[in-house]
Amino acid sequence: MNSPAFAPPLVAQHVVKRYQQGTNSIIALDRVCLTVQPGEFVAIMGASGSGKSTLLHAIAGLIDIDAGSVAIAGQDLSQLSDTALTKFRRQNLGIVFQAYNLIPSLTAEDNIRLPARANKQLDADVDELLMRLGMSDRRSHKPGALSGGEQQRIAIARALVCNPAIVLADEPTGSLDSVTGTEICKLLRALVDEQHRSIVMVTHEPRVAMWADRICVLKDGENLAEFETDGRRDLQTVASQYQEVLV
Ligand SMILES: Nc1ncnc2c1ncn2[C@@H]1O[C@H](COP(=O)(O)OP(=O)(O)OP(=O)(O)O)[C@@H](O)[C@H]1O
Repeated sequence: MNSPAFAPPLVAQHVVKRYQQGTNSIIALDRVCLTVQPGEFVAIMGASGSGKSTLLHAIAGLIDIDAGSVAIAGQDLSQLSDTALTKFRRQNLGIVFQAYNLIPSLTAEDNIRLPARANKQLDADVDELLMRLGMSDRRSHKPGALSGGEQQRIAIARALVCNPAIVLADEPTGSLDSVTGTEICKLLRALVDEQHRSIVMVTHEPRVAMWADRICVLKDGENLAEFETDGRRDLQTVASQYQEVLV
């Protein structure tokens, strides 16, 4: 095992997750593996029910897994108590949801500051983040006074404020029109290219996945295939590669 200082941001090995529904046991993840290197942008794709969100929740330590392991920056999540896991998650994982999940009564700036305050990172550079995400002039607005794209920018800033080892994004453009969705994709891409961030993003749309470096396809809870995008952001190429692995 690598020492934590040099460990990849994410190593998920042979992850199994079962859900019990009455007498039925559903295998949502069946020995799924995923490693993400520093500065890598990985998209997880697959049909509805293939296990994408379950995998993201397992990586985030939001659900218990039945077998396998998830290590973030070298830390095996199963070794942490609930309290330690909550703290570790706050310090090492940034999570972006489709529905933004901002607190309506707080300004954009205070929403961003919230995880930093919980971590006692009082020196967090919120001004820089607001500027980087083009939101400086919206800092005093509450979420209800922001567009969907602006709310998602604030949610991304909130995910970055504690300088996490990895950012997890669950359908981050799912509530946005395609133009705004592309702006968010370009922003995520820039965070990887310019700041060497590591991102895992769940999406079912090739036009979103094409912004990643690598696409990992799940089918029925298993790793089906993986392919690299060639950096040209060519939708037709990515869409046809995705279709090819599905048939
Ligand atoms: N809390 C739960 N209880 C029971 N079964 C669940 C639960 N969550 C997910 N599942 C099942 O696990 C499987 C994987 O679900 P998951 O939500 O991870 O798929 P997905 O690929 O993210 O789907 P979608 O694209 O529709 O969001 C599905 O069969 C789903 O019905």
